[in-house]
Amino acid sequence: MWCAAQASRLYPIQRKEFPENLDKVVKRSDYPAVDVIICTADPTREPPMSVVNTALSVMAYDYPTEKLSVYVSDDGGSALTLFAFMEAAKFAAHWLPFCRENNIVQRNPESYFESNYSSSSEAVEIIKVLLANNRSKDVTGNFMPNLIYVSREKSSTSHHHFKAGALNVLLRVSAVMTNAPIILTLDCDMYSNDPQTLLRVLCYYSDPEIRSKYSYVQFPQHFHGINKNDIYACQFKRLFVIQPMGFDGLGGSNNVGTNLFFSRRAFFGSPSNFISPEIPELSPDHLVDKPIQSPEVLALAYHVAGCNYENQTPWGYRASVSGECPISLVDLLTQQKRWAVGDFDVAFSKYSPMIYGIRRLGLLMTLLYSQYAFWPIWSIPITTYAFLPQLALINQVRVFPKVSEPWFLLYPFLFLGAYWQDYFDFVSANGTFQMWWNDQRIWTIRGLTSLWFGSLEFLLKSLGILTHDFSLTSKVVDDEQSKRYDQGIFDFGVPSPMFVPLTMAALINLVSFIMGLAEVVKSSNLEGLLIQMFIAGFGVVNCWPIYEAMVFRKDKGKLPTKITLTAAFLTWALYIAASFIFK
Ligand SMILES: O=c1ccn([C@@H]2O[C@H](COP(=O)(O)OP(=O)(O)O[C@H]3O[C@H](CO)[C@@H](O)[C@H](O)[C@H]3O)[C@@H](O)[C@H]2O)c(=O)[nH]1
Ligand SMILES: [Mn+2]
Repeated sequence: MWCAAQASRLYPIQRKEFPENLDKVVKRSDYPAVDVIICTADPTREPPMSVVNTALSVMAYDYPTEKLSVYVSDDGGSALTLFAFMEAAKFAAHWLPFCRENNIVQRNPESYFESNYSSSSEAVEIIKVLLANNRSKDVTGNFMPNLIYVSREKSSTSHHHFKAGALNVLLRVSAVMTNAPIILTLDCDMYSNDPQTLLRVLCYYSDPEIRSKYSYVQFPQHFHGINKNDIYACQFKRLFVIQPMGFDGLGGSNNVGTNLFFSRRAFFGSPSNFISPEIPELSPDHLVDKPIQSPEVLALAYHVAGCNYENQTPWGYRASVSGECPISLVDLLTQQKRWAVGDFDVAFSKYSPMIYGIRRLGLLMTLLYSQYAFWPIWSIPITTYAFLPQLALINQVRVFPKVSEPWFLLYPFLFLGAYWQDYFDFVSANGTFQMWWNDQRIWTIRGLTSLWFGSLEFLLKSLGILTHDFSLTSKVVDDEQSKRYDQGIFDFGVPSPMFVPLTMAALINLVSFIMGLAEVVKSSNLEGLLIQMFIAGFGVVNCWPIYEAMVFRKDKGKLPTKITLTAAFLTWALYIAASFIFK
């Protein structure tokens, strides 16, 4: 895995756009149209207010409004979400000119909706045009972007493929309604933070050197509300900042699931090989010459959105690798468990980088993609290092060279080399020491928890024992929880089975360190067990928040007693088993 990652160091590229120069290459009237696709799935875990915010933030882009269309996919088919959007459409008429005139970048319209909210339970329409840019004007008389709400038809007989399915439906619906050559995909927890974003994207699309080579422009995921030292390592500096530059130099960025500007043409094969869609209206060259609310256009949109449409067509499942910002440990681990499953889905599919990728992308790019696809195998070395040297130490069995042996030097060299390099990368990407420390801790936690559970889930799913499930990352904030997060305190709270191996590792490291120390004092045999003592000690320092959560804390986020007891019992069993093996 380490070797594979080194491919990202060979040709890093850092890019910068100059939107102020755009006028020199493309006239404003020639700007391409843009279709924005936003997905939401559940109004209780993803408050409609925040989805509305996402939509409003992109509708206010500094871009000709007649070229902008926003499509919202609601997998929850929720009357509440639809209602929020109907209100948002009215609100936008006031809000968009307000932003334009006052140069506002972001505004939270929450209070506006609070006073207007009433719940309704009527059946939700599947496709609803809320704003049409040839018809709807804002309060200053300017036309507004298109705003289209789509709730997918679900069927018990065909699989709806979660977010990937939603994206596919919106891709087709947008094709028959507006067919913009550029498509932005956004998760409902993302907001536009810069009204100039589209102009920046145009810089890439107007650059003749890049235009034909790349199928998408990936903007990194940035999160607001991360606590001071980023205890859950949610910035994913390696994934979103450091490695993408390396990817770029080798031929293109990794798709991180959201904030992607696609060229629609890219969905139809390589520049030299055009794959025709099953109906001509889905073709990227198809010109939509009727207004979006016309009966013909709507009828076709309904047709391509239907849940049976995909049968007997090549529309399939697409998986992606990427990140978001949860504020409790269980949310974090669940999210990363889902990624682990998704990674193995790719690694062991016919699109595996090892088989499919290597023929098309070359060795270096294959290596880079592989370390993502095979991400869950990190669990093997991490778990080994969390238990094996410690169990051996307890039994006074030496597994590393003595200080006096020449091979001893290899270990401090590897440890310091790897950690120093990692630290250096991290601070070069504007990280602090504490952030880095938390990042490496989360790396080990992940290796003991999500990656195992994800691998297991993948296995059970492959054997047909389990069906796939997309557990949404919660976007609802619990006050107490967010207070703990702000204070940088780990939030356990729920008795998740994923906490068991983690707690076991914490216990084994502590026990072995204490027993090792006792042995050293008794027989002054530090020479042989030094490396093991160091690893256990390092483990103990890393596990500090777990001991606190186990013993000292009384708040709701402490480690549930049930988990502590289960882990203690299993640790004891492991201890007994190990003493048989090592004796
Ligand atoms: O059946 C579903 C399930 C999810 N979603 C949407 O998918 C998006 C991502 O879901 P979220 O719960 O926010 O997942 P995160 O873990 O926060 O997202 C990260 O991980 C995902 C892959 O697991 C990527 O797709 C995302 O882009 C990436 O930010 C959200 O907009 C959801 O509304 C659907 O539309 N339909
Ligand atoms: Mn998310």
